[in-house]
Amino acid sequence: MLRRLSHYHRGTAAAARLSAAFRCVSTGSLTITEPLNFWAGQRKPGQKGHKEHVYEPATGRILCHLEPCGAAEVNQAVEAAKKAFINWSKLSGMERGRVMIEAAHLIEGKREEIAEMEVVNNGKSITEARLDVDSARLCIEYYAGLASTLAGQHVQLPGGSFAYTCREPLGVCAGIGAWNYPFQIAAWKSAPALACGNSMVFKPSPVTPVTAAMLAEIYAKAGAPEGLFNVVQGGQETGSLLCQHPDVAKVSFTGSVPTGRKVLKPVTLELGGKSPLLIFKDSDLENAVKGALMANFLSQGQVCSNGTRVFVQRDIFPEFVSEVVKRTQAIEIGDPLLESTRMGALVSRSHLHKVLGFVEQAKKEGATVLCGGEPFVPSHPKLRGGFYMTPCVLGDCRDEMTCVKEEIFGPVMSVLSFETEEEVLRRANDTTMGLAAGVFTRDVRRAHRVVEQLKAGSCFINNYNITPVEVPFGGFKTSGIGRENGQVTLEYYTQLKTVYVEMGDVENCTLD
Ligand SMILES: NC(=O)c1ccc[n+]([C@@H]2O[C@H](COP(=O)([O-])OP(=O)(O)OC[C@H]3O[C@@H](n4cnc5c(N)ncnc54)[C@H](O)[C@@H]3O)[C@@H](O)[C@H]2O)c1
Ligand SMILES: O=CCc1c[nH]cn1
Repeated sequence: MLRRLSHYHRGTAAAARLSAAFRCVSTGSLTITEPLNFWAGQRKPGQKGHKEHVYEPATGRILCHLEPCGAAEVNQAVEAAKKAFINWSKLSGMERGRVMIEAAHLIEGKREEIAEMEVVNNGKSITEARLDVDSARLCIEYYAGLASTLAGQHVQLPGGSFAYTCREPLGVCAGIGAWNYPFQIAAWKSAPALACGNSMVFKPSPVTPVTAAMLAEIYAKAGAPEGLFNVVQGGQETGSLLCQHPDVAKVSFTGSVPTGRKVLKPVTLELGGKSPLLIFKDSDLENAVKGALMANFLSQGQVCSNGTRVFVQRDIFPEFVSEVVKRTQAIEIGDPLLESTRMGALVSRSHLHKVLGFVEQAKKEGATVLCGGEPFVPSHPKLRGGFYMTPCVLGDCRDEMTCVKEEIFGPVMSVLSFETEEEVLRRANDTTMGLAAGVFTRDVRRAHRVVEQLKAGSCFINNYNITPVEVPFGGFKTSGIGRENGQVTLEYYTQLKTVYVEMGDVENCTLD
């Protein structure tokens, strides 16, 4: 059965039929021609005469063209969001929640279509892309439920007077996304913002512009007022115009530490990391190995919270490393739209070269490549131009090496051995970043003792890289400001108003 994809052209109907029974697209067959900007309820062109290539990472071919937004277009999107805010912010939480629940239902119905678009534009495997779409839907459902729970405090004062506080929306919020979870990031930012009564202008990464526009259409179809969720496409210039716009009240940014530093305003910053994973000798080895793979190779290693510094206690180091290397070598790399694929393509050619450059640098600094770290060319001719590499495990690493210090943002794990708990904690915390950390041990007291001392915003005990939307996610130190997900995020999209209510007469101390 082939479902209709209104805005997308398949290469040939036959090509699509060749793919899995429920598959709408096959790798290398899709061209997108619809505009990718969206405001005031419609897809819109960007600046006249400006076009940038957008690639399909699995094949290296051009998937579509992006028309970046300049000042005029950013203004129009912000104006649309300002209009939408007027009525949306006056709705009750229940009313807002209803629209959001409808959006979540629509996402459920389009799960496969959205996941396929994510694969075609990002290169990650279809298996992971489906989970990203589920996370987006769950996040919207979660905040739809919380919308009606927004409340303040009642403070009793002498003489029957009282004060109360209430949470008020901020206005037009800007969302800026990275390319590693394009649809999910758009949902993680818009869901709490809209639940609190704000409107949003979202700018995805120019590398992965496709699915944010789909989310905009979904919100519109769910009954959101025109202009509630808008998408402006472009890179640094567009992002900067949006963040600097005088009518934007708050920016929530996901991206790298250097870019995050340039964004000023009340912000939520979700930035990069170089997170440690500590494996003690009393760990369940099977789970620890699986955890290390989860911590390094999901989304081709392009996950901000990855535990790329894997510290293993010396007694189990050889056994652990040999098992990790064996399992890493068994990871199925290839066409991300195939069910059997576990590792797809990296997001772009330049990023692939950057990641391979880190492997070369590691070798120069004395690390040993235990497996992977090479460009990979799949056997199917259509995938030969794609951006693939073999997942890499680096041994003989030292704490001062570039591969251990810097975020690589690709499938490269560094393994390091340690002797004592005290030593590994010192080394784990010896970084300017602090997004996540993990510990594997069977000793529950050790687990909590270690986690208490780890300087990281999200800590995992006996698992890694799971992100339920009900719990907050975000970093310490340079890895960020604020949190995404969980109840606390409502505070980042509202401001607290205090109202003093006098129930008696005014006692005027300026008169006698
Ligand atoms: N902490 C998290 O939750 C999280 C999640 C995903 C990715 N990341 C991080 O994101 C990085 C990878 O993503 P990337 O390469 O897209 O990051 P990036 O910083 O290059 O770009 C992120 C976004 O910022 C925009 N941008 C660039 N300059 C700007 C400016 N001056 N003003 C406003 N916006 C601007 C980009 O166009 C893009 O949309 C990694 O460091 C990764 O760890 C963090
Ligand atoms: O890449 C970092 C973790 C994440 C997943 N979705 C959004 N952020």
